Amino acid sequence: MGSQNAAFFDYKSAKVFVSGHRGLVGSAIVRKLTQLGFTNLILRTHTELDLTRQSDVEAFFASTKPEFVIVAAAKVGGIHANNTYPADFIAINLQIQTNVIDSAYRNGAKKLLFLGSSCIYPKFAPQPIPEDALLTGPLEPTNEWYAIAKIAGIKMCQAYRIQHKWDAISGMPTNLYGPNDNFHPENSHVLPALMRRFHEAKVNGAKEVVVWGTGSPLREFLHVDDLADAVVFMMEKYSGVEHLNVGSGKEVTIKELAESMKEVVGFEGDLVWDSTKPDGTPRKLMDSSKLAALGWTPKVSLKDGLVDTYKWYLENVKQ
Ligand SMILES: NC(=O)C1=CN([C@@H]2O[C@H](COP(=O)(O)OP(=O)(O)OC[C@H]3O[C@@H](n4cnc5c(N)ncnc54)[C@H](OP(=O)(O)O)[C@@H]3O)[C@@H](O)[C@H]2O)C=CC1
Ligand SMILES: C[C@H]1O[C@H](OP(=O)(O)OP(=O)(O)OC[C@H]2O[C@@H](n3cnc4c(=O)[nH]c(N)nc43)[C@H](O)[C@@H]2O)[C@@H](O)[C@@H](O)C1=O
Repeated sequence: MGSQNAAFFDYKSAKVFVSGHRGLVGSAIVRKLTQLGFTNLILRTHTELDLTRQSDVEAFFASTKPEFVIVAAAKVGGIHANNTYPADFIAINLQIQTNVIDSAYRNGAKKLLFLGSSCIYPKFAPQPIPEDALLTGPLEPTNEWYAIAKIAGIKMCQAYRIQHKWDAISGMPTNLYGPNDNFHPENSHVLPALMRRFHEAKVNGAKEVVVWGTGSPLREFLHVDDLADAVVFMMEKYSGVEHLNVGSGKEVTIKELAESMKEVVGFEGDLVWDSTKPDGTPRKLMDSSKLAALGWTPKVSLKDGLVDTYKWYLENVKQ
C-alpha cells in the first residue's frame, strides 16, 4: 500500500467528473463534494452521455478534460436483476468502465477512482473478507457476470498503474443504501425493496409481507453518505495498486433487517418467507481494516440510516 499527495482536498476548483451522479452513490458523492466546496463538478446524465458509447465518451473527455474522475456509473441491481439480466450486467459494465478508464487516462486525468462491489469475492471467502481473497475461489452464481466485470475494472486500474504509472485506484463497497436508491419492487436491492413493500403494506392495511429467501443470509450495510466520505478520503489519501474494501464492519441477517424495517416503517402484520427465491451468498462481511488503518471510519448506524432513509422515501418517493 502506498500513499501519495493527490492534492484533492485543497484544490476545490479542480474539474471532477462524477459519472452516474443521479444514482445512489453518485448523488451522495456530489452532495459531499458540494459540502466540501468543490466548484467545478462535471456532470452528465445518461441521456446527455451514454457511457457505453466509446466514441461519445472519447469526445466528451477530449472536450472537458476532467482532472479527477470517479466511476459511479454502472448497471446496478439486486439479486433478481443480476440473475435475470446476466448479459446486460457483464456487457454494460465492461463497456462503461473500459470507456471511462481509458478515456480518462488518455486525456490526462490526474487520478481516477473505480467503484466495484463486495460481490467480487468468492462465494465462500474467509470472513471477514480480506482484499487478497480476490480470485481465490468460485463466485456466487447469481451475480458472477457483474462480478467478472467489476474484477476486470480492478485489473484495468492496476494494469494502467503498472504500465503507465497512472494513479487509478479501486474501492469495493459493501451493500449500500440511502437517498436516491432504486426502489423498484423486483430489480432493487433488499433494503429499498423491503422499505417499499412494508410501506405499501402499511398504507394498504395488508396482513402480511413476503420476504425473499430464508432470512438466514448475512449482509453488511453501509449508508451511502459514509461511502461518499470514504470516496473523498481515498481520493485524498490513497494511491496504491491494491483495491480497498469499504464496509461498516457490522452485519445483520436478512431476517433481522426485515424486523428492523418493519419497526421503522410501522407495519404491524406478519412476515412470510418465500424460500423459492435465491438467498445468494450466505455471508459477505468485508475486512475493511486497511482503509481503517489509513484513518477512515464509518459514522452512520444501521438504525439511524434506516430512519433517515425512510424519511427521505416519504418526502421524495411516496406520501
Ligand atoms: N447500490 C449498492 O448497494 C452498491 C453499489 N456499488 C457500486 O456503486 C456504483 C454506483 O451504484 P449505485 O449508485 O447504487 O447505482 P444506481 O443505479 O443508483 O446509479 C447508477 C448510475 O449510473 C448511470 N448509468 C447507468 N448506465 C449508464 C450509461 N450507459 N451511461 C451513463 N450513465 C449510466 C445511471 O443512470 P440512469 O439511471 O439514467 O441509467 C445512474 O445514474 C456502481 O459501480 C456499483 O457497482 C457497490 C456496492 C454496493
Ligand atoms: C450489492 C450486491 O447486491 C447483490 O447481491 P445481494 O447482496 O445478494 O443483494 P440483494 O440486496 O438483492 O439481496 C440480499 C438478500 O436479501 C434477500 N431478499 C429478501 N427480500 C428481498 C427483496 O425483496 N429484494 C431483494 N433484492 N432481496 C431480497 C435476498 O434473497 C438475498 O438473500 C448482487 O446482485 C450484487 O449486485 C452486489 O454487489
